Amino acid sequence: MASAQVLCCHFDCRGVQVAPIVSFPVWNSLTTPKNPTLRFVNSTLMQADMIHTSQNKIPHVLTVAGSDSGAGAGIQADLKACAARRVYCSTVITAVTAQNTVGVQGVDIVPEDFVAEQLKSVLSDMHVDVVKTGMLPSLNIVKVLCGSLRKFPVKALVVDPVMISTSGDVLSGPSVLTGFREELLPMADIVTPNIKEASVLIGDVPLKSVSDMRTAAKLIHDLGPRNVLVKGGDLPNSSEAIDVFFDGEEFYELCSSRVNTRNTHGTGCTLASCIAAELAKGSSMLSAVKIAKHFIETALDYSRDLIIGNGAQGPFDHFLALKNINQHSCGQNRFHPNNLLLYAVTDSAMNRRWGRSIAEAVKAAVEGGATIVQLREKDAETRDFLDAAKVCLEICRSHGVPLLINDRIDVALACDADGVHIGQSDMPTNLARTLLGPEKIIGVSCKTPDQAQQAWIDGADYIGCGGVYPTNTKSNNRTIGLEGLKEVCQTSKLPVVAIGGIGLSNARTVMEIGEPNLKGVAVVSALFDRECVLTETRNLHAVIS
Ligand SMILES: Cc1ncc(COP(=O)(O)OP(=O)(O)O)c(N)n1
Ligand SMILES: Cc1ncsc1CCOP(=O)(O)O
Ligand SMILES: [Mg+2]
Repeated sequence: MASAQVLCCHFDCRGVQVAPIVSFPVWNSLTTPKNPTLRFVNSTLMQADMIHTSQNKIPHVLTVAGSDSGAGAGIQADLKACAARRVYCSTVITAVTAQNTVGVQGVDIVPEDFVAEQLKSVLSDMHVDVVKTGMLPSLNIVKVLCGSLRKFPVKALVVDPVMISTSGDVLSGPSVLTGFREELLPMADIVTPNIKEASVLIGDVPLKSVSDMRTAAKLIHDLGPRNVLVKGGDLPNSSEAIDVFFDGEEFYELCSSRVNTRNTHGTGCTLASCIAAELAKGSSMLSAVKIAKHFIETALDYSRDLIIGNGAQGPFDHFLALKNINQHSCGQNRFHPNNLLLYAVTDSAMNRRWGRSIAEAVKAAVEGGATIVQLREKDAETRDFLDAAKVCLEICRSHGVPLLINDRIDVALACDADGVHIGQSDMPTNLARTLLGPEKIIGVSCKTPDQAQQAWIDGADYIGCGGVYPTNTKSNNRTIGLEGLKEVCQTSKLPVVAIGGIGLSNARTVMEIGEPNLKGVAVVSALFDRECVLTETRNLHAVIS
């Protein structure tokens, strides 16, 4: 691959008296500043321009595309991609498709006058930075769009020349091709054909290799767009997805690993929208393309096992969040008080003493019957803690056991743990809830009924109550005894787990205090300051079950 270079691109549409780039520091250096007031003909709009060039302006992409009822591609993918990339996205709908993971069952084209009306509504009112196009189902719609772009110039035009859906259905006919070639592509800052579309654009010449893709990129560039990205995802016999980027001077081969998944519906729309989003934020073209490719690769990898629909090609998850909902339940079911029964709390010093890693200790605990695990790694470096947490998370998830992080909300967020356990001097519970969102589990240490009441108000899920008995594991920790535990249990609206000095010899006594919301015991040394964690956990489990 050629080495990176600073691109000197002009992101404005061709043949137009272009807008200045007054509010884009990055692009300022890449474009020719012109008088801002030349931009719009009417004075109301000039005023709007003044307002929008303030520092609070939000990067804005307008997508001109078709709706996909299955929401994997089209307008819906564009909206999700822009939201995921933190860019505002407005929409002009060119067609409504009845579509799912099997294919396209129907297409209803929006009359061109109404496409024009939508374009005018958005472009005359909002400050659009970048226009991205998808399905343009008729020549007249292409013409209407080009006319609108001449009237309301934007800083960049990203053209995804959608002609055939991923399921093989034709989304725009041959007349549109003329519109692409003659009007739209000459205005484009980048065009992003896949192999089939590139082949159609250059006159139905089949592309079989990266070398063919380069040739096609050059020929498409000759049609007028400033940059061309020929996407090689569909190239047969390749273990990598190689895209060819051509800026008119240099070729770049952008490689990413081919993700083995059926969930690729909407990758083209998403890629083009991501490019548009990054351009709207001020990226150079090459870095916008690279960021977009990386985003797709990550999202596909994350979504590789999602099951949405019965067809051959499923949508993927732009927000990298759905998998967790599936895997370990959410909402009402995400945490069950019975999870507290045998609560294993790790201690790095103890594991070190016994020569085992955190992951080995956690594996033994869950195999021995621990029903929830907390990583309490007081002296670990953040990076090491995070790495260990990721490994432990996999172990716990494979056993259906929730994994919580002690104290460190940042680590919990970074590894997407199931929740946290926090004390009275850690992050306030209400703030932790805001940071972690409604789905994560939050446990709070409480010694008194007042603290338990406050934890409930602040959105905790359970209470850790102790130390019940004296312990060497936590210094300066007041012991509250069985009486203190009872008092908290009797007033707490949340389930309670007892902690502190609990082990084989006294666990049953604790559980037998007769408080219905005492759901289990949390133990550190009784499991981890022992030679065999597996055996100790099994034995303790037997005592309290
Ligand atoms: C289940 C459970 N209960 C109580 C604690 C103690 O938490 P905290 O008071 O924040 O003290 P540290 O563990 O941070 O020293 C706990 N960790 N787990
Ligand atoms: C973290 C914590 N919080 C209250 S007591 C305690 C330590 C419990 O450790 P052990 O189970 O070894 O007594
Ligand atoms: Mg703490």
